[in-house]
Amino acid sequence: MSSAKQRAPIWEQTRLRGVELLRNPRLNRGMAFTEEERERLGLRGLLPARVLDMEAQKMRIMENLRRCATDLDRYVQLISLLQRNEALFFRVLIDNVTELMPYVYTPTVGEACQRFGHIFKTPRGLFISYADRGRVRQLLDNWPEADVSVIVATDGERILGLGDLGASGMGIPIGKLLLYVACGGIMPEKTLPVMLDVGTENFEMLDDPLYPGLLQRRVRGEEYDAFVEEFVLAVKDKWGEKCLIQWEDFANANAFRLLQRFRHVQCSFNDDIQGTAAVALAGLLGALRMPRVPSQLRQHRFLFYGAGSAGLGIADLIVAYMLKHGEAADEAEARERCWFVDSKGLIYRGRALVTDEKARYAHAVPAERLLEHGTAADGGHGNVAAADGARTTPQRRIELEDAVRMLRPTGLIGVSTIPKAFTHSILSYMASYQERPIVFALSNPTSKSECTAREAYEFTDARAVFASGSPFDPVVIRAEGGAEEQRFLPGQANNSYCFPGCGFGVVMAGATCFTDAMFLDAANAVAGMVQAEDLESGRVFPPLEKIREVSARIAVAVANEAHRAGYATKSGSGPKGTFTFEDACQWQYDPVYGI
Ligand SMILES: NC(=O)C1=CN([C@@H]2O[C@H](COP(=O)(O)OP(=O)(O)OC[C@H]3O[C@@H](n4cnc5c(N)ncnc54)[C@H](OP(=O)(O)O)[C@@H]3O)[C@@H](O)[C@H]2O)C=CC1
Ligand SMILES: CC(=O)C(=O)O
Ligand SMILES: [Mg+2]
Repeated sequence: MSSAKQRAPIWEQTRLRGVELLRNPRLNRGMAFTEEERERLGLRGLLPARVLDMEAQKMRIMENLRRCATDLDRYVQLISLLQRNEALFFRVLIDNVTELMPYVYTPTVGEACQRFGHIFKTPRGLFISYADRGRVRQLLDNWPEADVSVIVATDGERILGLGDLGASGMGIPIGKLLLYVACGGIMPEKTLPVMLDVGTENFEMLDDPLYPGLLQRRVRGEEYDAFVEEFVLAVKDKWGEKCLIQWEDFANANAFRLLQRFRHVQCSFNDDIQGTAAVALAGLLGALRMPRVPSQLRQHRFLFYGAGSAGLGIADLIVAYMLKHGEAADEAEARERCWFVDSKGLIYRGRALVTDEKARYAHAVPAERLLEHGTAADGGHGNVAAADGARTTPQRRIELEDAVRMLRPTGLIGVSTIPKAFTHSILSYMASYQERPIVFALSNPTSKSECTAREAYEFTDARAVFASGSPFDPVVIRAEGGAEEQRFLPGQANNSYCFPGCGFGVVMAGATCFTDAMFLDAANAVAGMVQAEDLESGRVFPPLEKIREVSARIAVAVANEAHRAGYATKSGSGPKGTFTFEDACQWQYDPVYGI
């Protein structure tokens, strides 16, 4: 996070003058144009006489935002600021990140996506629809920026926990890339949001006269894969293999396959699988430093509620960490620490309807325990494989609460999209055998959270180590029999802590591949920034105010891993070309701006 990257003064950047300049969001400075600039750029008379510096304009923006009646109104105001004065937008966002992130990101961005066709006039980014197949490369040429470094692409099928929103899901790539700039320090013009519009199964959207996407049901199968491949190859051809593609909010059935298929074709990663894993592991590493929490992962048993992209990604990184740090003899032993409940109940060895991805975490459960806890999923008349795989017994369905009672996990990780699933009964039971139960309710947006921060603390007698995907306000609570009230600052376990720094790191190194090892390093970098005072306040993450420093540290770690593994095409200023903190030169709002 050394000296800030900056652009040349406006008059060197453009030949635009007068009204045209004021209408260009990248160059417009509104009332901050100085007397000299107004003279030189033909702006006299087009602006009120007073010159207002950025601080004054920032104050005006914040005043207006705070006066808005709803969060969606705040979102709309912020996006319209972005569309008229980019430098001021990012300055406002960077300087007020804790207050404003919930509007440009989760939870409000979820609502913005649901209302996308109704609120957007000229959305940022490229809409590449299935109707454009065969000419995707030409569409990329329509994008006005010559040099793109980071693309966030979605097909809108699993937008947060809100399901299939089709082309309206474009709010997510837009929001993620705003964080790449504000939190990571990537230059705005190097970012590109992409909607791969292949239709939607959301009939409400299809019936909405303002729905902006293709009016058809989703393309699937080989046609779908060929379309995504055409996109990847077009990106490679136009911007090279180092142009990072972040896959975002794809349905589980596509997410793992696309990641594997393209990760060695183009520098790319899946944020929901890998970015989420890094942030959750960072939070767990923070939790291990809390008083009265067993300090090694191998002393824990994690029960995941939800076995999709996020859950399996987190478990895989826990396993990778344990193996790297000698906490398990082999993968099987490490995987035993992670158990899963999906929409069909607990995943155990021999259970039906378990995909290959999930099967890696299907552990043996003695048949008598299944009989004790489960209900016959088929009314008791089934004839499927037994838990020990040897005999045939009726298939048992084990619900979350029974799984908790059976396994007595030390940590419960919610990635299910099912609100209120972490009930009083479940959490108070965990607090009965575990001094400090770890409770991560990671589903987004807030309406989908498995429990609120207050519930987590209240139901565990203020002993939970809590984090959530969407932000919660501080909670003030008195433990039973406690003399004083305690104030907890719940941490936000959201991949937004990681992806901006991760992306910045691969761009800094010019990496040609994004490896799993880089996510381990990213997790360590975040965990390394957690201070004793954060832990004392109940937060297992550094405060959001430090996000740019967190991102810079992640970036250095990721770039150095790229260097070590031979994927870096650039060198840093450290010994043997390694990267240092000074190399992490982040973009700032334009320092030329203002007086
Ligand atoms: N905090 C963060 O940074 C992140 C949070 N998330 C959030 O996590 C949630 C899940 O995301 P993701 O993993 O990508 O989604 P997926 O669709 O890949 O997975 C969802 C999982 O939840 C399970 N599930 C659905 N309904 C139930 C139910 N009634 N009972 C038990 N399990 C159920 C599904 O079961 P089945 O497999 O049987 O269908 C599936 O395993 C979303 O809300 C998302 O916003 C995601 C990424 C990052
Ligand atoms: C945060 C995020 O990526 C999600 O909820 O999908
Ligand atoms: Mg996501």
